Amino acid sequence: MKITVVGAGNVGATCANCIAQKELANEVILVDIKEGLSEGKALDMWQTAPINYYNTHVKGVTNDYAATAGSEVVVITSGLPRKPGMSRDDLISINAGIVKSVTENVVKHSPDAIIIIVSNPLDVMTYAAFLTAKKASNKVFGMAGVLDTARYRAFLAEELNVSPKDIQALLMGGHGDTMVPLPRYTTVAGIPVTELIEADKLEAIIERTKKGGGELVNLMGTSAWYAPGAAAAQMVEAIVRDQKRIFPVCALLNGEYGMKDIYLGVPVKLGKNGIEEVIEVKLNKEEMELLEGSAAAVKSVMKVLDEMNIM
Ligand SMILES: NC(=O)c1ccc[n+]([C@@H]2O[C@H](COP(=O)([O-])OP(=O)(O)OC[C@H]3O[C@@H](n4cnc5c(N)ncnc54)[C@H](O)[C@@H]3O)[C@@H](O)[C@H]2O)c1
Ligand SMILES: O=C(O)C[C@H](O)C(=O)O
Repeated sequence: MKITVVGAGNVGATCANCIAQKELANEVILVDIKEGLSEGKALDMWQTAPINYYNTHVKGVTNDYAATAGSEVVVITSGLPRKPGMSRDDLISINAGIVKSVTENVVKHSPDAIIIIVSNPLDVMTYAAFLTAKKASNKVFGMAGVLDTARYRAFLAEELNVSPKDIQALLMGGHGDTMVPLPRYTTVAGIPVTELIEADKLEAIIERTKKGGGELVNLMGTSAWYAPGAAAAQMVEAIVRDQKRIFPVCALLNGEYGMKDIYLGVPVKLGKNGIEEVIEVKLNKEEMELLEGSAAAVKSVMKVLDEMNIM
C-alpha cells in the first residue's frame, strides 16, 4: 500500500508524519516542487522510525510523480497558506492553478487513487480537483469538517473541563467563517451539550470555532498545521482501514440538502470506497438557512474560479 502526500510544507509534512506513525501504509511518498524540501523532511521523519517504532517508509521526491504511481490515497496540500489580514478565498488565484496541475499529475500516475484536497479555499479547490480528475465524486473530496469539528470539540472540552474524547459534534457547510456548527447535534457522552453549558457561552464557542483558522493565522503569521495534518491523516485511516467512520467531509452534493453541483461540508460515511454515503440529517428552518448562507458564500468563490477560465 502506497500513500502520497503532495506539498511538503507545514500541513503536508505533518500529515505524512501522522500517516507513518499510524503505519497506515508500507510507503508514504512526499512530493514538493521545492528542490530538496521533501527529501529532507522525509529523511528526518524516517529517522524517527527507530524511536517511535514504526515501519512505514517515508520517501521524499521533487516533482517526480512517477514515484507516486499506484498510490491508493493521495492527499493534496500544495499551495499558499494565508497571512494575517487575508481570507482563505484570497488564495484562489494562485492555488487553483497549483491544484489543477498537481491533480493532473496525480491522476496520470494513480488513476484509481482516492484524492483528498486540503489546499484553500477548500470547497472550491476540491471542486477544481473534481473537474480536473474527471472521476467519480466518491473518490474526490476535501478535508475541513474533521478539523473544524475538532476545534469546536476542543473548545467545548476546555470550557466544560471534560475529556475531548467524550465530545461528539457535527458541523456543516463551507470551510469559511460561514461554517455551521450544530449544537442540536452536539453531545457530551450522549448528554445534549445545551444541558451542560449556558447559551451565551455556547454561542461564544460557536463564534470562536467559525473563526478558528483566523485565530491561529493571527497568532502565528501563517496558518495551522498540527490539527489540519492530523485531520487529513484520520480521513486516510478511515479509508485504508475501511472503518466506515462518520465524518463531516467536503463532498459533492447531488440533491442532498436540496443542493446540486456544489462541494460543501456534510456528514458522510468514509470507507475503502471513499465516500460510501452522504448522510442527510434533519435540519430545522434556522439551521437550513445557515447552511444555505454558507453554500451561497462557496458559490461566490466558485464564480471566481469560473471567471479564471482555467478549468
Ligand atoms: N483544509 C483545511 O482545513 C486546511 C488547513 C490548513 C491549511 N490548509 C491549506 O493547505 C495549504 C498548505 O498549507 P501549509 O501551511 O502546508 O503551507 P506551506 O507553505 O507550509 O506548504 C505548502 C507547500 O506546497 C508546495 N507547493 C507549491 N506549489 C506546489 C506544486 N505545484 N507542487 C507541489 N508542491 C507545491 C510549496 O513548495 C510548499 O512547500 C494552504 O493552501 C492552506 O491554506 C487547509
Ligand atoms: O485558516 C486557514 O487559512 C487555514 C485552514 O483553513 C484552517 O482552518 O486552519
